[in-house]
Amino acid sequence: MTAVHENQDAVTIDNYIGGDWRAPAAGERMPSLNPAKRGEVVGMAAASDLTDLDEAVKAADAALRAWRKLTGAQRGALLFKAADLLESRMETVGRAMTREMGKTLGEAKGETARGAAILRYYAGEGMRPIGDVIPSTDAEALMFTTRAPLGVVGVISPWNFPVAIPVWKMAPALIYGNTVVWKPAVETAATAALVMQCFHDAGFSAGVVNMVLGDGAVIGQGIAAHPGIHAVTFTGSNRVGKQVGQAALARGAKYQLEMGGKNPIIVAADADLDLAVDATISGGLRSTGQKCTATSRVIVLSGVYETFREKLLAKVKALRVGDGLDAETWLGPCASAKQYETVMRYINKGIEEGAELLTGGKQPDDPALSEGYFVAPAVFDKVTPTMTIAREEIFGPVLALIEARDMAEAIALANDTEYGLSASLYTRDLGSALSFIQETDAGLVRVNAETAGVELQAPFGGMKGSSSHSREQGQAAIEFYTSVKTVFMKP
Ligand SMILES: NC(=O)C1=CN([C@@H]2O[C@H](COP(=O)(O)OP(=O)(O)OC[C@H]3O[C@@H](n4cnc5c(N)ncnc54)[C@H](O)[C@@H]3O)[C@@H](O)[C@H]2O)C=CC1
Ligand SMILES: O=C(O)CCC(=O)C(=O)O
Repeated sequence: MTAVHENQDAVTIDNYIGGDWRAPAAGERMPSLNPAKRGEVVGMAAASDLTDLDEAVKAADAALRAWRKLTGAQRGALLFKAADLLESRMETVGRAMTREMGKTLGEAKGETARGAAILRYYAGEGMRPIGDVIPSTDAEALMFTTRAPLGVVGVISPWNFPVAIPVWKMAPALIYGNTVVWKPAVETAATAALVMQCFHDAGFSAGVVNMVLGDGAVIGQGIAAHPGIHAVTFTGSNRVGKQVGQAALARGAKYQLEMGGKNPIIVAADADLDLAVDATISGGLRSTGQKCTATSRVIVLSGVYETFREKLLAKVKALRVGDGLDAETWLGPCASAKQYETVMRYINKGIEEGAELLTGGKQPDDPALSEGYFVAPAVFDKVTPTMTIAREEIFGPVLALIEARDMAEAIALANDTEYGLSASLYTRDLGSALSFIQETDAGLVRVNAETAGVELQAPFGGMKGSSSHSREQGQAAIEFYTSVKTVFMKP
C-alpha cells in the first residue's frame, strides 16, 4: 500500500497493478517536486517500462469479463464508495496536490470535492437508460439499441487537474463496464496514488483499475500503441495529443483528445466593467493560468478600453503570489521548472515583438519566494493578433489586452485562432450576446461568465484544434466509452 505523508521525507510511489501496489520491474524512480520550494522532493515515483505496462494491461484484460457482467447498480455502488473516501480525504489529497503542482489549497480541495461529485454523477449513470426502442417496419420485430463497453481503456492525464481530469475519464469508463489502465503525469504522482488508494479501499476487484507511472514517451506512448488497449483518452498538449491520436488510429483503437486553448474574453462597451475585470482575473489567473480553459486574450471594445485596463491593472497588482499552502496566497507558482521556463520565454517574446508589459512578468521581489517557480501575474498592452502571445497557448499567468473597434471585429478577433475551446463575452445587450453565441467557434460559449470552470453534468470539449471533436463529461461521455449495438429481434 502506498501512503503519502507530507511530514516525512519523499515518499515512494509505486504502480497499482492487479489490486496490488508494485515496484517497477526495473526498479527505476523519477521525482515529483514541489514547485514552491525548488529541490523539495515530494515523492519518488515509479519510472516504469513496458514490462510494467504489459502487466497492467494483462490485469485489466483478466478483470474485464467479470466487471462487465455486473449490473450498473453494482458498479455504481463501488463508485459511490470511492466518492465518499475521496471526499473524506479532501485535506490530504488537496495538500498533496498543492505540494506537487502549486495551486492554492482552496482550489486543490475544491477540485478534490469536484472529483467526488463526478464519481457520484457517474455512479448514478449505472441506473440510467442506455438505449432506445426504435419502431421497426416489420410488425413482428422488436428493434432497439443497447451499448457495450469497449474493453480496456487507457487514460493519459496531465498535472493541471490531477484529480478531476482522471476521475472524469475513469468514472464513465468504469460505470459503462470497461476496465482501466491509467498513466498520470509524474509531476502529480503522489496525488494520483491517493486517488488510486480510494479506488482500492472502495473494494474494486483486482485489475479493474490500474495505474502505471512513468515517462510520457514510454508509458503514454506505450498505452497509445498497445494492442491490448481498446480505447485511449488523453488530455494535455496538442503536440502529444496528435501523436497519441495517430498511434491509436494506426491500430484501429478508439481515441479521444482534449488539448489546448487560446481562450478570449470580449468586454463590450456596455459591459459591467467590474464584473468583467473579476472574470478576467479569475478565468485567466486562477491556478496560475494553467487551465486549458484559461482566459488568455482580453479583447476590449475601444470605448471602454482605457477604463477597463486601469481597473484590471489595479486588481492584478494586488494579487498575492506565494506558496499555495499559505492561506493568504491567491496565486501559486508555475507547476514545474519546465512550465516556468515556457512562461518566461513567452513573456520575453511578447516584449521582443513590441507588446507593452504593464505589470508582472518576472519573479516577485519577495526574497521568500526566490526558491519557487513564481511569476508575478503579467498584463500586456498593445497586443496585436499576429504576435506570438496572441496566438500560442502559454499556460501561465499572462493576460494579453487587444483593442477592437466594434463587436464584429471583436468576434472576428476571438475566432482568429487555431483553437476553439472556450470563449466569453461580457455585455448587457441581448443582440450582442446572441450574435456571439451564433458566431463563436468554441465548444464552450459563456455570456457574463468567465472562460474557465466547467460543470460536470454538461458536455465539455473544443472545436478546431482544441479536441478530437468529441465531448467529455455529462451524458456525452457515453458516446466515447461505449459502442452502440442495434438489435433486431423476431420470434
Ligand atoms: N489541455 C490541458 O489541460 C493541458 C495542456 N497542457 C499544455 O501542454 C504544455 C506542456 O505540458 P506537458 O505537461 O509537457 O504536457 P504533455 O502533453 O506532455 O503531458 C500530458 C500527459 O501526456 C503524457 N505524455 C507526454 N509525452 C507523451 C507521449 N509522447 N505519448 C503519450 N503520452 C505522453 C504526459 O506524461 C502526461 O501524462 C503546457 O504548457 C500546456 O500548454 C498541459 C497539460 C494540460
Ligand atoms: O475549466 C475547468 O474547470 C476545466 C479545465 C480543464 O479541463 C483543463 O485545464 O484541462
